[in-house]
Amino acid sequence: MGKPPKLYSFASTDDLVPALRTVGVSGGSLPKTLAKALLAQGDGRAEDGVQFGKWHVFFADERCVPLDHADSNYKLLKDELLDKIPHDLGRPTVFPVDETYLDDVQEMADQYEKVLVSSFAARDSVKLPLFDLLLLGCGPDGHTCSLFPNHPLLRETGAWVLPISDSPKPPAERITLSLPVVCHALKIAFVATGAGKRDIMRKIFDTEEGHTLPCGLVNDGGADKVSWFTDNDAVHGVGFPRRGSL
Ligand SMILES: O=C1O[C@H](COP(=O)(O)O)[C@@H](O)[C@H](O)[C@H]1O
Repeated sequence: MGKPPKLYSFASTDDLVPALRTVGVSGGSLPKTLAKALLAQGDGRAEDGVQFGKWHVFFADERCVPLDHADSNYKLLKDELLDKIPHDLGRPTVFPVDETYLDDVQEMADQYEKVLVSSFAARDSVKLPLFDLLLLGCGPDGHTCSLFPNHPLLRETGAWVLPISDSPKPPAERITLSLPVVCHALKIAFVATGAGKRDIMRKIFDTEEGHTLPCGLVNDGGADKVSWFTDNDAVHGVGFPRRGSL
């Protein structure tokens, strides 16, 4: 096993948000926390130094629903962050999935992989796309992206983007980055907040079983590139050594 992951812990979500500055994103609870990190409270101004116009934003996973559907990770990011970015700060270039393929999850995965190939191949003519940063969530069962515990997709090494038709968390049909693509990123940051994440945090960090969960596999596969940003509610009772600040 390589170097262990770094586990940062802050007093609350509000205390941890200044630590998050750049992207490559999941859905779930993450976009809201990210928006708090990047948009100053109250006056709608962005924090100094955030150059949104330079960002290329891809989705670590997406559900097979229209982009304006309440379950869409794109819609979540749009509502929580993209639509709130002040105009003078530039617009990120965002790469949502192609809605044409909603009826065919394999085709949707293949098309999104083509998007990655055209965006990354020139910059990184190797076998895997190289994300500067992946900002990932952690489900209460230890899933991340749409990679679920004990699912055969965890063993897929060929494709960059994978279809899943039997997600245990609805909706059943989704696409997701593969585990090798996730672990290849330059930096991987998990964001997990709230008491609802406490049990899974203990399992991931303090048990052998945790190493077999998708989040644990990223911890081990991404080694010292992986950091966790949590609040005290999420890590209450976790024995793994924490850092109070960056
Ligand atoms: O279904 C999903 O869940 C995970 C975790 O979400 P959270 O609300 O428990 O933080 C999320 O990271 C993923 O993108 C999403 O599709």
